[in-house]
Amino acid sequence: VVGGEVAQPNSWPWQISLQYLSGSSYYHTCGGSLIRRGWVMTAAHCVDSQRTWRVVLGDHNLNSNEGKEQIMTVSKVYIHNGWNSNNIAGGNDIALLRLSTEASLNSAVQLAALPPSGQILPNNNPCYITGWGRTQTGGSLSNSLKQAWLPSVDHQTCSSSSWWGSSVKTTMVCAGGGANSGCQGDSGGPLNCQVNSQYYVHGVTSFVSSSGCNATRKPTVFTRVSAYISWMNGIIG
Ligand SMILES: CC(C)C[C@H](NC(=O)C(F)(F)F)C(=O)N[C@@H](C)C(=O)Nc1ccc(C(F)(F)F)cc1
Repeated sequence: VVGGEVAQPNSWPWQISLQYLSGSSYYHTCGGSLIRRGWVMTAAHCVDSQRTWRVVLGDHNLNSNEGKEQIMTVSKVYIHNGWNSNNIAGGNDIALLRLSTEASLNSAVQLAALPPSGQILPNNNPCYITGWGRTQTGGSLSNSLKQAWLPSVDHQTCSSSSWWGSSVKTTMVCAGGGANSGCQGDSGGPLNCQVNSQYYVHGVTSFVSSSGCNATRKPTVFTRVSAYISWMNGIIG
């Protein structure tokens, strides 16, 4: 997350850290959202390589044990059939992870609220992006979870020629476009949007400009969760 601030610990209790095993250590690579006690929603581009994954729930500082973490292994990865790793602009950048054990819900670990199928946010809806991703273009990951104010940008604006043009599809949500943005390492994490005084996860962090995370008129682009509710229900049951 570029800009914004360190979040109050566990104030986004559905946010997870997706980590992969390398040698004898695990490394943060992406975010995600806990949507059922045994299921995590993340981005397809995070998991389209063969690795040993684990999910950390209830985390704040990645490098210290604060006692609220729950560490889960992943028993199965479900990547959307329409995902093409050679074409991020094609969309469908969404995946579900089946956890090997069910999470215990408490003040630090809660389920995300998902929007109704098909719901489209108005322009400039209040939203926050959260994640442990780079804090500057080309910078390093954040040790602590960050949040940044990132109001939605409607499709008409986001797909206009001086913005993202045709790289943005209606199955995506845009947010930001100014000094604040997502950045590498935030992938798969939530765009948390306030609707009727409750936060819903409307986006799965997908891409930013290759010329810089917070490039002007290149908002962070998210998979639109409300376009994939029936796909998720079909898998989860
Ligand atoms: C691994 C990538 C597929 C996704 C990666 N995602 C992110 O960094 C994050 F965290 F914002 F989600 C990204 O945007 N990386 C930048 C460096 C990038 O490649 N951006 C990008 C590339 C191509 C296009 C397109 F589709 F327009 F060709 C758009 C953005």
